[in-house]
Amino acid sequence: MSAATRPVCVLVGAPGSGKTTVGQVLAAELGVEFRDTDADIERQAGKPIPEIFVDEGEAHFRTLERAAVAAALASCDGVLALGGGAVLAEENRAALVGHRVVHLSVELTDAVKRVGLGIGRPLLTINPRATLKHLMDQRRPLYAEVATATVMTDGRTPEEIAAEIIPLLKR
Ligand SMILES: Nc1ncnc2c1ncn2[C@@H]1O[C@H](COP(=O)(O)OP(=O)(O)O)[C@@H](O)[C@H]1O
Ligand SMILES: O=C(O)C1=C[C@@H](OP(=O)(O)O)[C@@H](O)[C@H](O)C1
Ligand SMILES: [Mg+2]
Repeated sequence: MSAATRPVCVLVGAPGSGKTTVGQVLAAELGVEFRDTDADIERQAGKPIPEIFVDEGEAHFRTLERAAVAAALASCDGVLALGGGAVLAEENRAALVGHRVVHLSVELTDAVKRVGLGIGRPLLTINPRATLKHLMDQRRPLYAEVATATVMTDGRTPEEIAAEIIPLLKR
């Protein structure tokens, strides 16, 4: 039997922290697979996340997300980006224990600039700035709880951020 597969790194953080973008850069630099639980969910559901929220609601999305997180942690041996709200579920936080989890931190100003009008992010389509502030205040302790390292992203390029993460993976 082969040894259990583990991601080299799991990325968590607020919407707009750059998990998907930095994750792709990091995976390319390392020459490993990139996985994103949001993409896994969309592929399995056969529709984009905003449609899942409209058709089945957030609770159903969170159920799909818990299954996607468990499956990805068990099968990804590259860089794994989670959705920004994955840490809300105690089940997901427990599943992250023992993994190398990098929190991409971002302040409100940069996060707002990056998510723009919130297109593609159903939670942010109404008043993105206020909603993002609320989400970030609620989730900050949860990102800190699961993270084994935190990397600041404000005012930095995805390449600079990936370059800071790589040496952390050798420890
Ligand atoms: N460090 C960065 N600097 C500037 N823009 C960024 C940075 N990281 C990501 N972005 C941009 O911000 C938006 C959100 O990035 P994304 O990777 O989807 O974030 P997340 O997956 O954390 O929600 C994208 O348009 C992306 O190009
Ligand atoms: O913060 C959230 O609750 C969500 C973040 C999104 O992912 P990103 O953090 O990659 O934008 C996506 O999972 C969904 O729209 C819900
Ligand atoms: Mg993303």
